[in-house]
Order: sequence, then C-alpha cells, then structure tokens
Amino acid sequence: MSGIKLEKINKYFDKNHILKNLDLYIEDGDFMTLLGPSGCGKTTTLRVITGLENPEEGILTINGKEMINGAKGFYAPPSKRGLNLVFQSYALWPHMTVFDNVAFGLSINKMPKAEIRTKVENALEKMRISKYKDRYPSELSGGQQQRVAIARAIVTEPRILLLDEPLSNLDAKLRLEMRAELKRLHRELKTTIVYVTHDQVEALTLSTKIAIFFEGNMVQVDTPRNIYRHPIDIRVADFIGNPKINFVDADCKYSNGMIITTSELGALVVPCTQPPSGKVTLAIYPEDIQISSEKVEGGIPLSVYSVMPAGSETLFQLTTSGENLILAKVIGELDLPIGKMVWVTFPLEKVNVYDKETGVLVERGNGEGSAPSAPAANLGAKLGASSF
Ligand SMILES: Nc1ncnc2c1ncn2[C@@H]1O[C@H](COP(=O)(O)OP(=O)(O)OP(=O)(O)O)[C@@H](O)[C@H]1O
Repeated sequence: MSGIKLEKINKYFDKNHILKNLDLYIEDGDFMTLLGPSGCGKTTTLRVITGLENPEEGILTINGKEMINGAKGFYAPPSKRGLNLVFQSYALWPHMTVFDNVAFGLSINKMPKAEIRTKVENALEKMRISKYKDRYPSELSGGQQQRVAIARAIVTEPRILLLDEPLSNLDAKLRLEMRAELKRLHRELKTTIVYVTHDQVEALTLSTKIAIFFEGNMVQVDTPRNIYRHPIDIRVADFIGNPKINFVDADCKYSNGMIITTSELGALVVPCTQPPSGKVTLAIYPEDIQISSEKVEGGIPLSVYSVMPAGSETLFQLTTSGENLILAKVIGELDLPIGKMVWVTFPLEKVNVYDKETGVLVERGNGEGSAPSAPAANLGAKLGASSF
C-alpha cells in the first residue's frame, strides 16, 4: 500500500508519554497537516516519520515498506526512507551560496551540470529567490532563508516532503503568498506533503486533510471542511476558527430523536440520535450570526457591547446581560452605538451541539455521521436572513 501509515505509535521522553497510541494514514498525494497547540507532539510525529526519533512501540510503513517495528526493535535509518525534510530552522550550509545550497542534493547524485542548472533555476524561480542565487545565507533575511530551504527540498522532486512550520519566519504578506505557492506546488508536483503548524488558518488553507493533536493524542483526522464545520469535540471547536467560535451552555430535554435546548438564545430544537447525558454546549461561528438593527420576527434580542472594525470586516460583541458575550462577524464596515438593541439570527443547521460533560459532538442522526441535518424547527427564534 502506498502512503505513510503509523500504527499504534508510542513515544516517551524519559517518563513522559509524548505520543499516545498514534494511528495515522497519510495517503499518497495527500497534503496532510498536523495541527495542534504547542507541545502536543506534532514535531515529534514528523521526527518519528523521518527517523530522527525512535518510538518505543508501533509500526511505521512508507509506501508498503516497514520502516519501524518497535516490537522487533527495527528502525530503518533516515537515509533509507526516501523523505525530504524542511525544518523550522532551515539549516542551510553557511559556506555555500544560495545556488549551491539548492544544487547540493543534485550534485551528490552526479547529475549532469546543465540539468542541475535548469532544475535549480526552476526551483529558485518557483520560490521567487532567483535574484539571491549568488548570496550566502548570512546575507539573507529569515524569510528568504526559509524559501531557500523549501527550494532545496523541492528541487529533488521528492515523493514525500515533510515541512515543519516552514512559513513561521515570514511576514504576514509573504506568508500569504507562500501559502498560495505551496498549494500550487503540491498540485503541480503531486508530492505527498506532511506539514506541521499550529496556525489553523494555514492548515485550513493548504491541506487536503488535517490531523488534530492534543497532548499526544490524535483527536480528529478529516478534510478541512469537515474539521471546520463539524469539530468532533469541544477542544477542537475551541481551537479552530478565527475569531473564536461562540459557546453557549444550554439545558436540554430529549424526546423522540429530538433535543430541545434552552439557553440565553431561547429554545432551539435539533434532531439527535442519542440523548446527551445532561447539559449541552451550543457552538456557533461568529460569521454565521447575522444581526439586524430592526426587529426581526423570531430574532434574538441582544445589545451591542463593543464594536471592533477591522477593515474588511467588523466584529461585534453582543450580550444579553453583560456577562456572556456573543461574537458576531459582519463583512464590511458597520457602526452601531454601544448599548443599542439588535436582533440576532443564524441558520440552525450550522449550530453544533456538544455534550457538556463529555465535550463530544452530539450525533445529529441524518445518516452523515455527526454532520448536522437540514434546518430544524426553532421554538424561540425563527431564524432567517437579516437586513439593515
Ligand atoms: N528531545 C526531547 N527531550 C525531552 N522532551 C522533549 C524532546 N522533544 C520534545 N519534547 C517534549 O515533547 C512534547 C512534544 O513536543 P513537540 O516538539 O513534538 O511538540 P509540538 O506540538 O511540535 O510543539 P511546537 O508547536 O511548540 O513546536 C513537548 O512537551 C516537548 O517538551
């Protein structure tokens, strides 16, 4: 089987259990991003794949070939794994020019000089660093060095490319450009990419799949869309989304495949296959909330607590009592006075419901796993589009 398969990987540093029974399958051609907060084990996973760290237990297979078998004490050396790695600290040769750094991997393979030149120039062009080709790393900014490191990794056209926070030293504008560039490269080269980041926007933008880690546990592996729309538990929901998702605690009653939730947002009815154990938490993205300065039938009345214009969008903090704040994101500029009453609406099918005790996403029972169904009836708020 092609691709990278990690099975029941356990890694300890002294007595600290860092990777816990990790199972992950990275398909050939995937752009798989390992995402999670600092210290959750992303880099360690990448280092296990490359052979820079050996796990105590588990099996790693790359393109059908066993590279690690913990039980047998077998660990294939990094050079035998057919991988190419770019670190956060780019590790360029200081005594070589940019051109020679990028050419290095090709020259040791005894490729003809003219072919090396064409390939290196191509890679430099792709990374937009052609004009620095005669400079030494010490004469480049951090961002330029990072681009040289990526050029050096792609020039050999590896089947598998491992990237550890490769854009972390770039300024915001360049990072955006490089994201687009990496995405294009992935499509063009058809390389399998394993990418580490703690930046969820980067993960959502680039990946074909995202694996979410918390404290050495793999919590969810899915497409960016499913991760964003149906975070499997409340930790993932809290981590994904910028600005942060709104959480609203609610009481709930279960009856015949439906739960009626009662919260400061009124009463909402959602289908579900299993009754939650007690209270639930509703999760609503700020961009799903529409606000109207005029009364909307079924709209939820809230007052404006703060207004945060951010150029292309405006963020509002809204409240019922001044304690719990609901964040709403409106595209464009909108100014509303503090304390003004507004009416809030949102599409019910975009609300995720979590069991408050377990933090797990409540099954909605529409035959699509945990994906929510079509809009459910709403008792307290009849939700629709809003206008100003
Ligand atoms: N060589 C080491 N010796 C001891 N502990 C280590 C070693 N390398 C990593 N750790 C610990 O293992 C845990 C996971 O580290 P890892 O670098 O994989 O996290 P990460 O998710 O990549 O974090 P970041 O986003 O901050 O780079 C951390 O608690 C870290 O302190």
